[in-house]
This record gives sequence, C-alpha cells and structure tokens, in this order.
Amino acid sequence: MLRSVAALLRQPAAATRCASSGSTSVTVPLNFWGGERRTSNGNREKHNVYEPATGRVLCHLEPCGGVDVDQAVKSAKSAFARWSKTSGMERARVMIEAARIIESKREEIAQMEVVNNGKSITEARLDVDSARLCIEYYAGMASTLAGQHVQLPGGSFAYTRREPLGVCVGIGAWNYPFQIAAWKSAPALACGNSMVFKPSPVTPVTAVLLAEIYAQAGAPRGLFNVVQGGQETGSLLCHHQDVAKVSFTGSVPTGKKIMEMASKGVKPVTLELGGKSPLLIFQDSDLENALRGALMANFLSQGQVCSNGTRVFVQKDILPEFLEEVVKRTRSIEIGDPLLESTRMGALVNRPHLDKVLSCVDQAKKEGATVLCGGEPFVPSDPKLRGGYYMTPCVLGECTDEMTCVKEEIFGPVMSVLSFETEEEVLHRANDTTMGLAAGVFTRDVRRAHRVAERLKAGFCFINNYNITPVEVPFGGFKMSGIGRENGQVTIEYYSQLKTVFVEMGQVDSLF
Ligand SMILES: NC(=O)C1=CN([C@@H]2O[C@H](COP(=O)(O)OP(=O)(O)OC[C@H]3O[C@@H](n4cnc5c(N)ncnc54)[C@H](O)[C@@H]3O)[C@@H](O)[C@H]2O)C=CC1
Repeated sequence: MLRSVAALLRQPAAATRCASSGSTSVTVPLNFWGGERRTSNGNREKHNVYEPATGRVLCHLEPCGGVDVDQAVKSAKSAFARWSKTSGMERARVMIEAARIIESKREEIAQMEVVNNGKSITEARLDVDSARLCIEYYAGMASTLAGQHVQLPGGSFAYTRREPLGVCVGIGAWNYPFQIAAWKSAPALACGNSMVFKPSPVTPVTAVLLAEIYAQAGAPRGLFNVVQGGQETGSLLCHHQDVAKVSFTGSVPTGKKIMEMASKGVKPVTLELGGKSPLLIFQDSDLENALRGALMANFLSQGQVCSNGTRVFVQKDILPEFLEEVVKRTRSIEIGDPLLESTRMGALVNRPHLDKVLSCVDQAKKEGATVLCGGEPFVPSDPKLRGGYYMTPCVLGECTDEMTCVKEEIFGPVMSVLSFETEEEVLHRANDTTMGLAAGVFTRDVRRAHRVAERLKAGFCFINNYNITPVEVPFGGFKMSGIGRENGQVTIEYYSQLKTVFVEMGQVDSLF
C-alpha cells in the first residue's frame, strides 16, 4: 500500500526496462526452508497459477503436505533457538541488510509481483518500498525492546522481560503478496521469533524472494520459511504443535476458521480481515482533494484492497458536482498492460474473481443502483492481453443503504456513492455495518474532522486523505475486520510475551 505516490512519481523511471507481459514462466521451486528452495515432498495434485494480464499459465503449484510442513516448522524451530538468543542490535543488522537488498532488487521484485498479481508496476514498486520500510522500521525497534523495573516493599523488586513467542505462522492473501510477507515477518523477526509463511496459492511467486533475501542478509538457516498451498496446508500450519502464533490476512470466513483452529492450542492470532469502509465528504471539503481521496479509496490494485472506502457518502448539495467530476476521472483511468509505465489499472487477480465482481455490478443494477460509468469487461487492443482479467472501473449512483453493493465487500473497482444531509445521520449510517477496518472524512472544519473521527467505529480513520499506510502507524480493524494490529510500535506486543521476574531481597514471610 501507499506511502507517497507523489514521491514515487518524482523518481525517474527505472533504469531497467520492464519485461513485457506474457513472457515469463516460473519453473523454479517456490518453497523455502532450511536456507534453500525446495520442491514439495510427495505427489500431490498440482494446480495452475495464472498471469492475470494475459490469462497465461505462469506456473504449476504443488501444495505442501504434512511432511513438508513438519520440515519447515522444524527448520524454523532450530533457527528460533539461535535467533532468540541474539541481541536486538544483531537482529537489526541482518534486517537492515535485508532492506538494502530489497532496495537493490526493487524492480525485479516489483515486476514479478505484477506478473503474478496483475496490479500496475507503479503500485507494485510502492508495495516493495513499503515492505522495505517496514523491515527498516522494525530493525530500528529490535534494540529498543525493554521491560519495566518495579520497586516493591523491603527493597524487593520485580522486572519484566519482553520475550519472543517462538515459531510464528504467517498466512497471506493475494492482493499484496510481497508486502504482506514483510509486514508479518518484520515485527516477528525483530522480536526474536522465526516464521513459516504461506502465501495465497493464487500468488505464490514473490514470498520466496523475501526468504532468499533474508538468507542472503545473514539470517540463520530456517529463520524465514515459505510453504506453498491452500486451505489444507494452512490448516496443517495452524494445528501444528510447534507453532506459537498465527497471523492471517484474508477474508472474514477464513479468519473465523483460523481463530477456531488456533483456539485448540490456545495460540494468539492476528487477523487482518475485510472491510466495507465509509468515506464521508462534507460540503465544506476541498472538493479537488475529496475527489482524489475518493479515487484513491476505491481504485488502487483494481479495487482489491481491504481498507478501501467503497461507501462514499457525499453531502447532498455537492453531490451533482462530485458525481460529474468523479465519473469523468474514473473514465480516464488508463487500463491495460500492468507492466507499462502509463497504466494506472491492471488486471483483476483471476477469472473467477473478475466474474464475481462483474456479477456484483449486475446485482446492484437489479437492486436499483445506476451505473454511471464502467462495470464492463474490458478487452485491451494488444492481442497478447486478450485473455487477461480486465474490467472498467465503475461508479454506482443512487445507492441506498440496503443494497448488496453497499452492504457487502466487492473487492473490485466499484465505488458506491450515497447522498446524506446531516452529520448525525451520516455517522449513524457509516457505522451501521459489521465491519470496521477504515474510515475517512473530508472537511475543512477542524472541529468537525476530529468529532467525526472520534465517532467513526473503525480501526483507522483518515482526515482529508485516504489509503496511505505509513509503516510507523498501526493498521488493523474494529469489529469483524480483525484482531490485533500490524505496523507501528504496538505490533511488538503481538509478537512477544511479557515475563515478570520477582526478586526477593528479604526473608520469605511464610504463613506455615
Ligand atoms: N482483507 C484482505 O486484505 C483481503 C480480503 N480478501 C477477501 O477474501 C475473498 C477471498 O479471497 P481469498 O484469497 O480466497 O481469501 P481467503 O481468506 O480464502 O484466503 C486467504 C489465505 O488463507 C488461506 N486459507 C484459506 N482457507 C484456509 C484454512 N481453512 N486454513 C488456513 N488457511 C486457509 C488461503 O490459502 C490464503 O493464503 C476476496 O474476494 C476478498 O473479499 C482477500 C484478500 C485480502
């Protein structure tokens, strides 16, 4: 996700020319444990992984079974024994080196992300930057982990120690494959844990690059491992007796299952789930910024972003002006080959997902919403892209709170616009959802901005911006959008445990 688009666009285009879509095949093993790439043990059924831009098969994925998962966890366990004994400064040194390698491979990683995910190269570079920044940030924190000293009567005292948990499991979604692997591993490793990471089977190719980078940076063998597979592999990891914690990014139904599985071993979980976030645009807003914010809230990564502000509430008096301009700008978004510098919207992640998003638009029409633009399959003129999963970004007008498009996460480039009259009314409607990941408010009234932010029931609220995610600040949801946080100082608490040590300086005062 984003730190600063402006900063990226100011940078000169990468020195290396982008590979072209349709020219990459992946044949190398995509698992990684014990310090090297591995093929899965056993003969399990392989499935196809696609290049969204072209619809070509990119590779065949063989899921990991019990033997593989055991080996990866064993490898992580042995790395934990060494890594947890290193000082924060030593851990920081390895992590800073990993960040440096990521920077040097920025273009290569970003291109692989595009080939496997379908997002534009411009966004993929920002994702790689976010991964690097996250590792740098937690490298900085590794040596600051400290406890508390508490004085007690009679000269006795207690102190607390922040200790690692052990082998942590990361399970990722397909929308930010490399970045999610970094957002989970950086705080975990900084605290002295090791990790086994399972990417989504839809986007398996870049997590293993991160594993190689950590190894190259001097991490002990087995510190960060990758196992490939879907639900079955994920379930083996969650149930594994040597796993101390599970951190998951994905859908709400799977999040519930993860929690249930982890509960069997009383393991803590971090859950980064979906959203149906509101964006409130008051009539006193700087309209230009509000328009930019609405586009950023809906169309990054083809709309496949958990924090998207897909319910755009616009105050009645400025609605016509807002709609005219937002539709004009949405129509002008350049869709096409995600590896081209000029492309702003690439392909959705796969065919079933594209079909699902298009069917959500049809359902919205049936329920009375007006399609103001987009919502159609898009076929690029370049013949090699004809099998890709493209659609035109869509703005839905005349939406009401009961419509499915307003209630359920679509996870595609579909903005639903709603009209409101008063602050009280819009707050009530904005909060009327089971989700609570993000929220945004555009207004020039500073008192209103903070009043509204206080009352919005969401894990993070943007005032006069949307969808920027600096790694220094916590990210995570209220309600069914999740448990725990990623990024920021607080995440240290989710990857460590507190031990209290009591020290008696006098005699034991026995009652017996
Ligand atoms: N909040 C977010 O950031 C994301 C939300 N989603 C939502 O989820 C929907 C489905 O996307 P999916 O990638 O299929 O999400 P998902 O929740 O099914 O899968 C996410 C990850 O969990 C793993 N997984 C699935 N079932 C599991 C199980 N029983 N035990 C352990 N691991 C399991 C998957 O292999 C994948 O790595 C999307 O259409 C979207 O609405 C998807 C991606 C990210």
